Amino acid sequence: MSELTILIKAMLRERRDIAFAIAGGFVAGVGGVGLFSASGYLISQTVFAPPLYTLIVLISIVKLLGLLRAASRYAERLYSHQATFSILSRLRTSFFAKLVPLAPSMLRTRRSGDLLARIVGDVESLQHYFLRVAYPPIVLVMVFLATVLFASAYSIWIAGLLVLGLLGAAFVIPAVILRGQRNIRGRVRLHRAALSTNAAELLYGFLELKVYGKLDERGQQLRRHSDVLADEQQAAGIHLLNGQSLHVGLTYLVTWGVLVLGGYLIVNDSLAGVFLAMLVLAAQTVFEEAGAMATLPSYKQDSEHAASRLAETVQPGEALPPQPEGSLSDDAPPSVELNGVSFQYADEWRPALRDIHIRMAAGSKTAIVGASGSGKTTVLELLLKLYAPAQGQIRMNDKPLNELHESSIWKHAAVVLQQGHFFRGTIRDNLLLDEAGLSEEELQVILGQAELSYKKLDDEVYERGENLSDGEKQRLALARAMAKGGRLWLLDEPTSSLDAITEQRIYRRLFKLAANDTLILVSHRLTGLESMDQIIVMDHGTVVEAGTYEELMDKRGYFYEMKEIERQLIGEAG
Ligand SMILES: Nc1ncnc2c1ncn2[C@@H]1O[C@H](COP(=O)(O)OP(=O)(O)OP(=O)(O)O)[C@@H](O)[C@H]1O
Repeated sequence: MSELTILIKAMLRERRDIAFAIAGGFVAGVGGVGLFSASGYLISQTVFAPPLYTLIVLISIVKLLGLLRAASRYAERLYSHQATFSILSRLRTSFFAKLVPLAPSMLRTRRSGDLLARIVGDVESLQHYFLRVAYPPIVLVMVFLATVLFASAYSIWIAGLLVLGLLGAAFVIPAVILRGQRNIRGRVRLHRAALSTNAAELLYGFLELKVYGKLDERGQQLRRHSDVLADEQQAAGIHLLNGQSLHVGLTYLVTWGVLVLGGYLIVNDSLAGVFLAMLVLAAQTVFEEAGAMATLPSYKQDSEHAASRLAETVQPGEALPPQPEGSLSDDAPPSVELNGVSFQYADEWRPALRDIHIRMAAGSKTAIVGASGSGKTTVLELLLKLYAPAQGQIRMNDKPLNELHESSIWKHAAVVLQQGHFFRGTIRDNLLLDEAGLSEEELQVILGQAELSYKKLDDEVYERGENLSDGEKQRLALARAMAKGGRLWLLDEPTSSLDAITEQRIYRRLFKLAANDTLILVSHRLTGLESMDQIIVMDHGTVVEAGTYEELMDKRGYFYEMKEIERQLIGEAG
């Protein structure tokens, strides 16, 4: 329930607005009861043809109470919503701060459609906790007590009947509603999650599903999920309406009870007849004010469920340790060293890296090659501190990575990931993810260096770069890294979709740009590696060979064989 604790803390920080909202709600409630009681009394008094000034006073009181009720209701709404939005914004910020360090591991293991819908929906449902759960009962009890006190001045029996009615409205009806709703609400949540997951998969996999002829099948599946959800939502709505009807039933029962009891008391001379209409209308109004109690259980359950799911999403077990203060020096390329590093992804049965030893001197150029799945990308991910090694140590500039703040590494790194993300906007928006302060001309030159000179900075980029070819995406990602720059270049197969000639042209410029920087290039292709200071060959999570191009070729080992196979393939293709 840690999110509920955060919510309650956030509520306490808005105590001024909450106090005003409660005061407004109380005055509006009491004003409403007073308004209708005064009207009832006025109607009864007219029967006795009172003097004109009595009627004038009574009518003025009714008018004034009407005004007071409207003004205080406005104040209540204003302050309660002001408090709600502040609470919500505190909640979002606090949740987001907890989520950020978990994002790398979480987004890989959870279904994104479900996760996004859940997080947004859950945070939104927490707003109901204050508006519909926490503060209405306080106002209700205050208004009720005032009404009971008022009624007791005329008849202790009628006051007793109101108390009985209050117990029914505050405890019995919510308990009845809660009993039936547990299962219905659970099913709604389940089907909503299934619908959003399926909708996300259909949208992301639209092309594949179309090409493989599965679009109709998936579409029907989605429609079925949507129908089931609509049915469950209807059942939940009917259940809620039943609860509200029960409350209206109770209102009429108590109002009739007051009427009958009042009649009996009048016959027995225990109550003056002129007060009967006043007490009946007071009873009816106070129960109408209590209508929020019928929907309270549903909101309460929803908010508590949302809170526990949010707490579960950011459970501390998944969190990375707090970031240390150390940072890399600004003006020198870093040396990088991996000493006996092993790593295993969560829930995987075999390690992705085993006992890795690599040393890269400051300013050196290293290529990491090897079969698919051999752990090349994982090495880069560890260097970026997206994960921490299970064993061994990584050092940059002889400082252990776990003493360096992750943002200090990111600040110095120019990174191209295998599947970079592209945002909806323009080429310029996608080039400048940070405020690099480059002029339009400089940006256009960078586009040229990445062989994208035919693109204009204002050209549109669709969501996830849908209107760019794979090669264009890679070149834009390279241009983005060039625009950012850095003393440590981490490039994960940045040119795998490019033809060899374009690749060589871009590499020439890139290596010139990074001439004095440390550069690590993960590559499937083995051409163009002659100038590298070091080539690391990986297989099944281990380093099987390391050395310069000549050393590895002379050795006639794994790299040599890979190179021979590549030569034969190129020869055959030629
Ligand atoms: N997020 C992840 N969760 C679980 N296992 C993963 C994850 N990412 C990679 N792996 C596994 O770790 C191993 C190494 O993966 P990695 O991506 O480092 O290989 P790679 O050499 O870069 O492959 P490729 O050349 O195909 O990109 C693989 O067996 C892969 O299945």
